[in-house]
Amino acid sequence: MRITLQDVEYRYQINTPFEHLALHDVNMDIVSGSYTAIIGHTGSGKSTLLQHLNALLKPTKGSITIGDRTIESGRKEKHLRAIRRSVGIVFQFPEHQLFEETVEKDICFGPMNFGVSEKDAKDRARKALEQVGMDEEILEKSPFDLSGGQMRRVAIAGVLAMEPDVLVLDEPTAGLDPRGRMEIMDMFYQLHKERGISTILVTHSMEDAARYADEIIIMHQGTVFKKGTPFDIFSQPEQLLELGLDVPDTVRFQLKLQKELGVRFDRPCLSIEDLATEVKKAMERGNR
Ligand SMILES: Nc1ncnc2c1ncn2[C@@H]1O[C@H](COP(=O)(O)OP(=O)(O)OP(=O)(O)O)[C@@H](O)[C@H]1O
Repeated sequence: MRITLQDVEYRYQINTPFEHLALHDVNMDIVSGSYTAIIGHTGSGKSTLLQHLNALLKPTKGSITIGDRTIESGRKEKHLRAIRRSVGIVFQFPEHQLFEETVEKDICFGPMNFGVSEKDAKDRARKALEQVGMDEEILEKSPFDLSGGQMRRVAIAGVLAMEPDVLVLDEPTAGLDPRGRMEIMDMFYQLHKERGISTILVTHSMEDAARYADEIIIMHQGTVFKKGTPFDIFSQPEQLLELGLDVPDTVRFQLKLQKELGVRFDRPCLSIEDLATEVKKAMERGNR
């Protein structure tokens, strides 16, 4: 499902003394089946932007087209439910939204709210639990008896049970340990590859952006500063550092070698394996 934003502006508390321009002149085209990472400083507008992607917020100017439906400022939109069904958002700390007595009821809540029968919702709950790598024997447990990591997975299963075409992930691994982070990120990537789910990841992790995304969008002061492949984006690491953003550790290491030992690289390395190969080549060239 394709998502296009045209000249989007968003002002919080418009026409009040507290009015605040959070997004302006935002243009982007997220093609069907792609994996996009959105990065940017705190306050650059990432969360505001992602709430537009399933019409939780409507632009105060401009328009957003989600699949075959367009949301325009100042126009009443009748199809918000359909949009919300097809674009699933995993918010930061999604486990805070668990509320039912059992895991099964919690996962079934979303689908049943959108008209899926109880039987089908239960089938979906089993499938979604499997997708997040959990055993169905926890279906009867209270979500509040689970560990933090398990609660996170159950909350994600609740979003997957809606069978969305697009998944929007807002720092989905915040607060998890490195292993838990990697497992969750790999799980989303597998879903993206196997089921063709368009995935939009808001992250502060340059490693994740470099590893998973086809395209990276940098937000800065409420608008798109730059977009490109991870390779394009990390080809100019100084620009990112000047913006106060980070770069992957591999690129940081390249910069250090370049600065302190004069080692020249032709391109950014986005994995350890790639870095090892390029360091070896540079040493063979003898240009240190
Ligand atoms: N409810 C609100 N009312 C008024 N201003 C808001 C509101 N929510 C966010 N803002 C402001 O809008 C701007 C964009 O905020 P937003 O939360 O979208 O940024 P962000 O890039 O997601 O930041 P973070 O990385 O910290 O989540 C900021 O200046 C913020 O202070």
